Order: sequence, then C-alpha cells, then structure tokens
Amino acid sequence: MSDLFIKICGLRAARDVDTCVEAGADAIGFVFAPSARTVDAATARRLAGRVPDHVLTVGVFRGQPLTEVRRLTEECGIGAVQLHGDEGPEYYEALRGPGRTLIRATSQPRVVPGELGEDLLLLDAPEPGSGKPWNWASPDFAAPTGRWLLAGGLHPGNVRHAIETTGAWGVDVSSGVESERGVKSGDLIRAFIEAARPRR
Ligand SMILES: O=C(O)c1ccccc1N[C@@H]1O[C@H](COP(=O)(O)O)[C@@H](O)[C@H]1O
Repeated sequence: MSDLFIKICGLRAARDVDTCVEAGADAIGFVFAPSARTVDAATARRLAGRVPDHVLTVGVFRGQPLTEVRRLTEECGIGAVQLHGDEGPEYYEALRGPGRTLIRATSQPRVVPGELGEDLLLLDAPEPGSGKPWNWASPDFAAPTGRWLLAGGLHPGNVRHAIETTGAWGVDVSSGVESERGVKSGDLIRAFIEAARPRR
C-alpha cells in the first residue's frame, strides 16, 4: 500500500475497474445503496473478481438491513463495508468478521475515530455521492488524527489542496472522476490519482 490511500467509488464497468487498478488505486467501491451508481450482486461479484488482492473492494450501504449487507458482502466477495447510515455500535459489532474492514461514513466532522467500532473513518459531505464539497478548509474544522478518509466533491483540481489542508490519510472520490453522472472517465481517474499522489 502506498503513502496516501486512494479509493475510487461507484464503479460499474470492467474497463474502469481495470483503469483504477492500473493507475494505482488502493480501494474500489461498489454502491449497493440506492443511487445512479447502484450495481446488482452479479455485476459487483464479476467486477470484484477482477480486482487483485492488494486492492481493497468496498461495498457502500446506506441504512440497509444487516442481513442484506452481510449477504451482499459475502456473495460478492467484498473486503470492506462502508456504512452511510446512523448504525450504532451493535451493528458494527455484528458485521465484524475475519478480513472485513468496517468503514464509517459521516458528515459530522467532530466524531472520534473508532467510537462505533469502525476500523476507518470517512468524513464525507451531507449528500454522499453528490459531488458537492463540504467546508473542510474551514478553520473550525479540526481534522482527526490517525487514519481517516476525506470525501465529498473532490476532483483532480482540488484533491492535492484538500490533502495538504486537512492532512487526510486518504481520499475517496466518485463524481469528480465522471464524465456524466454514473459514468466514470478513465482520463479523470488517472488524473485524480496523479494529482493526489504526484510521482516523485
Ligand atoms: O456514490 C453514491 O451514489 C453514493 C450513494 C450513497 C452513499 C454513498 C455514495 N457514495 C459515496 O460518496 C462519496 C463520494 O462522493 P462524491 O461524489 O465524490 O462527492 C464516497 O464516499 C462514495 O463512496
């Protein structure tokens, strides 16, 4: 794994999954929550099967029943669960399993990493997947310490500034690497990774 953790989310096409892997993404997300980017189980399983072991596959959920989250994760061979709902610690505990990374996504900037039992905190905009940024540059924002991901309105043109301003351990993007809503652009994926992690 590289210094900066980069997740590209909302993948629906094999070609784009391959581009993410070749360009150096650390994680690839499949959206199971209702969205323009939702994939069905068969598609997610087929796409996840293309991803090498060193790249984390992530299932994205929002307020879905535990049984559904567990079933889709297992059925599709997904390595991590990203939760955008208001699940409590029991929910995280129930999902904990060998080799499964739990990611808590929240738009509340003052949470304590790990407090619900998550392995990784993701600070996102109030409307996840909308491409709208939140005010991570505000002097009122106190970035967490340790490992956390920044998301919300990131794109090739602002990601470096966002990392330098917040000190985020990793970044996550969906809209900012699309040519139109729900359609990924190989050029933007490569540009995002290059901008986030410039070659030395
Ligand atoms: O991408 C979606 O449609 C989505 C739907 C429901 C929950 C989360 C979703 N995506 C997450 O949103 C951020 C990226 O947002 P942006 O488009 O780059 O602003 C990322 O965490 C995705 O996993």
